[in-house]
Amino acid sequence: MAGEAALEARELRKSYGRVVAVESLDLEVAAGTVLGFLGPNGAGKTTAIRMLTTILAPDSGAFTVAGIPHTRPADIRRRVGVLPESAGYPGGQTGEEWLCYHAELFGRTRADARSTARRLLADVGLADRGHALISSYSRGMRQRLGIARALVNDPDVVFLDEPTLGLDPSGQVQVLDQISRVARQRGATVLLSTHVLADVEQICDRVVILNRGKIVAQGTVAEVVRQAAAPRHGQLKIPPELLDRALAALASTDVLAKANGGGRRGELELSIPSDLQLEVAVTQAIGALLEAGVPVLGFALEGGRLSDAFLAVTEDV
Ligand SMILES: Nc1ncnc2c1ncn2[C@@H]1O[C@H](COP(=O)(O)OP(=O)(O)OP(=O)(O)O)[C@@H](O)[C@H]1O
Repeated sequence: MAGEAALEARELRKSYGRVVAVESLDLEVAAGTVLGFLGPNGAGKTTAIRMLTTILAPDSGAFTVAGIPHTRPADIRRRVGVLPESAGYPGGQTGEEWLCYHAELFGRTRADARSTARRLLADVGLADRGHALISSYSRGMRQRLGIARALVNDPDVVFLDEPTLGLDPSGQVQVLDQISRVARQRGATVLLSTHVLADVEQICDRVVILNRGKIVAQGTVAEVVRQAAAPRHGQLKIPPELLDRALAALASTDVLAKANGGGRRGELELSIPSDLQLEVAVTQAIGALLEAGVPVLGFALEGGRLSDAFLAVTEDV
């Protein structure tokens, strides 16, 4: 099914009284994608997820999940898995009992539910804790159990709202690993809402950034970074004794250069004007130096991270 849209939304809108939480959401997510769903607090991510999982009815607009129109919410619910923002877990049940219960809710027989629960517990690294009470689980184990629960119905689309929130670094790695595996092994589409941009850079194929209920950037991580936060500063290292020659050569380009620390270490700082393409700027600067017989001993661009792009497209005007 790869290539087909697993999620499609057109002009989706939801207000709470006077607060417009989601203004006009248009989405098209190909099957098998791990989509990072980003935005500052209050951007509308949870509201959008609640609509797409049929918990909240949109005020207007339309969407499909796994090809099913939003007018058939019961059918959509059978095809999605959800890890909500603040999932509650019954401490008095074991992990296996809880997963069995949910599998049975989806119509599995007792025996089938039990084997599904055991398989999922193994998938999320909890095989040896299935018979322990959930109250004895760490936060990371609960999140992994929550992901297992989101998979009991073998969903086409999995919605994860802040799955790594409050986890220590090793818990984060395990959960991210699990999410990647869900997509790669099951071919499921994953919508991952998170504030942890490093997580997104690590596992997402594409990102959508929401701000005040509207999409302000979308594409692959590289595309979003290029559009919103192409690097504009860089550092060059040259032999210190060739400093004057280097500055004269760079003065003939559109790139602005100045020596750091009086130039004693041969370090130059470059600024690239915003109307100059990055590739053109780099080619001009390095070309001019080489032509002037100045060897380039080091070169690095600053910025160009998803966090820069995020800040650029979500900062308040
Ligand atoms: N039940 C509600 N009643 C009234 N306003 C709400 C309700 N739920 C959300 N809102 C408002 O709608 C807007 C979007 O909230 P939402 O929770 O969807 O954002 P979010 O991007 O998920 O935020 P966060 O990252 O903080 O979880 C915010 O202004 C929020 O205050």
